[in-house]
Amino acid sequence: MLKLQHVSKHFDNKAVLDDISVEIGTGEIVSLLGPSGSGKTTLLNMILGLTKVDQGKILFHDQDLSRVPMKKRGFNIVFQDYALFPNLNAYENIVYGLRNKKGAASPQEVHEYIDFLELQPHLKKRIGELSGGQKQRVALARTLVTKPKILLLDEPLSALDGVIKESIKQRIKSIYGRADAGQRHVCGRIGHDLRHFR
Ligand SMILES: Nc1ncnc2c1ncn2[C@@H]1O[C@H](COP(=O)(O)OP(=O)(O)OP(=O)(O)O)[C@@H](O)[C@H]1O
Repeated sequence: MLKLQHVSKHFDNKAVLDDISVEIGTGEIVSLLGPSGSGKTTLLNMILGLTKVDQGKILFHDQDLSRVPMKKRGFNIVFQDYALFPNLNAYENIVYGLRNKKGAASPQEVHEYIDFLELQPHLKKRIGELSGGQKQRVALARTLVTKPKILLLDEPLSALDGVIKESIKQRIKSIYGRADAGQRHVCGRIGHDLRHFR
């Protein structure tokens, strides 16, 4: 269970998020809706641990996360701008986060994700040689293989077209959208692509 209790955030003395409270249960898939600039990315970054909470609390299974650094939270995100490493090829990007990481995907599972995301033909390409949709799938693979306890998605499917978009949604739902999902959760921000998630 993830709980946000009266969470607020200011940038330059301007309130971006004001007194947000929400509870997200195990296996629940939640979409954040709001106009551009309303603080959706900021909220995801606060859950991830990248951005500090000014007021209020974020709790995961009743543990206050305020003193838990990002690396120890066990959550992961697909960033809106992918944040891939341009000096590494697609495969190196995908497995980058696996070094010394307990509970992450096995080599066989990594290859299942690569196949499912149709990335096999692109593994040796540098990031600059990939299309927008290919980059987005690499970013998804890189995050999914770490098997995060909470999967945060910041407009993760916006560069993808119909068939693959649908199959990725179904796959994410099958991993994360169940009460027995091994205490995994997903929080997505909606953009154009998660509105049919539920
Ligand atoms: N590090 C920062 N420093 C100052 N202001 C920031 C910072 N990060 C975000 N903001 C501001 O906070 C507000 C919310 O930004 P955020 O990116 O969370 O919105 P969003 O809802 O995700 O927007 P979009 O849908 O356009 O991606 C914006 O006005 C933005 O300029």
